[in-house]
Amino acid sequence: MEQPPGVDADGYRIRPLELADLSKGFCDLLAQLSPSASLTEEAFRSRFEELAALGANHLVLVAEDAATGRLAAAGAVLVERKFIRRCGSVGHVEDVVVDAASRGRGLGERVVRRLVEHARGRGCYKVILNCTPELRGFYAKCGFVEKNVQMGLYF
Ligand SMILES: CC(=O)SCCNC(=O)CCNC(=O)[C@H](O)C(C)(C)COP(=O)(O)OP(=O)(O)OC[C@H]1O[C@@H](n2cnc3c(N)ncnc32)[C@H](O)[C@@H]1OP(=O)(O)O
Repeated sequence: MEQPPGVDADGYRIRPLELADLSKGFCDLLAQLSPSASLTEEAFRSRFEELAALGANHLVLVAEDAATGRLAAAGAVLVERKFIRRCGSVGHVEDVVVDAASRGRGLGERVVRRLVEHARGRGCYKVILNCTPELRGFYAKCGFVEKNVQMGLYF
């Protein structure tokens, strides 16, 4: 079926997060990443504006089901400005999630590839991320290779 401009063959529109997305299931998606309470409109707006102030150095992408208006996936990339590598930049991919009902159709890979493209377009010399061992295969499909060790210190 022919889709409107910006909508892929599966009927998803991948685009930057908008304020209206709070009512399109953004919190339901985030809850599939990590147990988290729903955000109030005020908390969402405040964080949205804080991130918007970072301009193209922080991008949250969502995939909207063009037929229902609900969000089916999300992911973010942060561009870190460094002194090393001649003041180079590194992209950090974070919080990639596809709604359980939309998995296995290539949507996660499409979102990750768009985030990587964004980082590359901002001049990053690499893109990195942390994930569980079970996700090695998924990120390998997205073009990533295993490198180094992840360490964490939680408060
Ligand atoms: C940096 C981070 O954010 S890590 C956190 C990642 N997010 C989560 O764990 C949240 C829960 N999981 C999810 O949301 C989804 O399962 C995701 C995002 C991991 C994958 O999304 P999907 O849309 O289902 O993946 P998609 O269909 O694009 O898969 C692309 C390819 O990777 C493969 N793949 C997907 N998941 C896995 C997996 N867990 N292990 C191995 N291969 C996988 C698929 O089979 C597919 O391969 P193919 O092209 O040969 O068919």
